[in-house]
Amino acid sequence: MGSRKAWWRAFETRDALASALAATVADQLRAAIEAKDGATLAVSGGTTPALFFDALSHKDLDWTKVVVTLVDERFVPPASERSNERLVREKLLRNEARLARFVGLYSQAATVDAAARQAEAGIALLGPRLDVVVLGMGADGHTASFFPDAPNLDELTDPPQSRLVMSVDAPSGGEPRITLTLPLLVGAGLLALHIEGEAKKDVLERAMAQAAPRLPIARVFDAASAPIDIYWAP
Ligand SMILES: O=C(O)[C@H](O)[C@@H](O)[C@H](O)[C@H](O)COP(=O)(O)O
Repeated sequence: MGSRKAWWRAFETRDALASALAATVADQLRAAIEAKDGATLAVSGGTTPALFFDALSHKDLDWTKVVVTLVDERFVPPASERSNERLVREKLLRNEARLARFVGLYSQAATVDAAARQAEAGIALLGPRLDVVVLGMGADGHTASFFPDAPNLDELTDPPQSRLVMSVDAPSGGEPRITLTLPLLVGAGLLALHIEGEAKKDVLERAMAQAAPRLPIARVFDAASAPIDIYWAP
């Protein structure tokens, strides 16, 4: 705990990053399938993952044994342009990866909290540990839906938190959200952080240099027991 170690993997282009990250993730999924006949992968939404999703969707592995889920989701139906489920269905669950099973976080519940509890029941069935988690990061240092202004940020990022999935209603997040909590994310067999551009690199370097983990992304590094793989391209 508290090692704040990382492997920086810097690439000249975003395409090169996408193919390297896809190769690593595919290898990890194959290893999990080999070891226990099934694999789980949690991916982030937003704009960054599209090239990576495309590269991964072409990987040759037994996708029928892979469950794909989300690190976090906006509380909007899958038809919305803002839906991470929509992004994953359109960009990742195609080509070879069309055979994967998808477990989403959104449901048409009356409240975002009820939807989070429903999502938690589905996530709990995936087992105590995810095989692969790929995080993104915003320029404000948020990751997953751990926004700096989330009223429940301390709960979401509490290392002994027993909840696997929680709702978040942060002013900077736009709509309310549903997110996996910190212990589930940092317990993954492979934890990668995918960021692009100089601005995010600066934010991350500053976050990692902080003595106290103020920015949400720094809390992830502090809680991770193994070094996090940072995939970066300009
Ligand atoms: O649904 C989401 O918004 C995310 O999962 C979120 O944590 C994302 O990874 C960052 O906001 C980075 O987003 P961009 O890739 O769009 O910069």
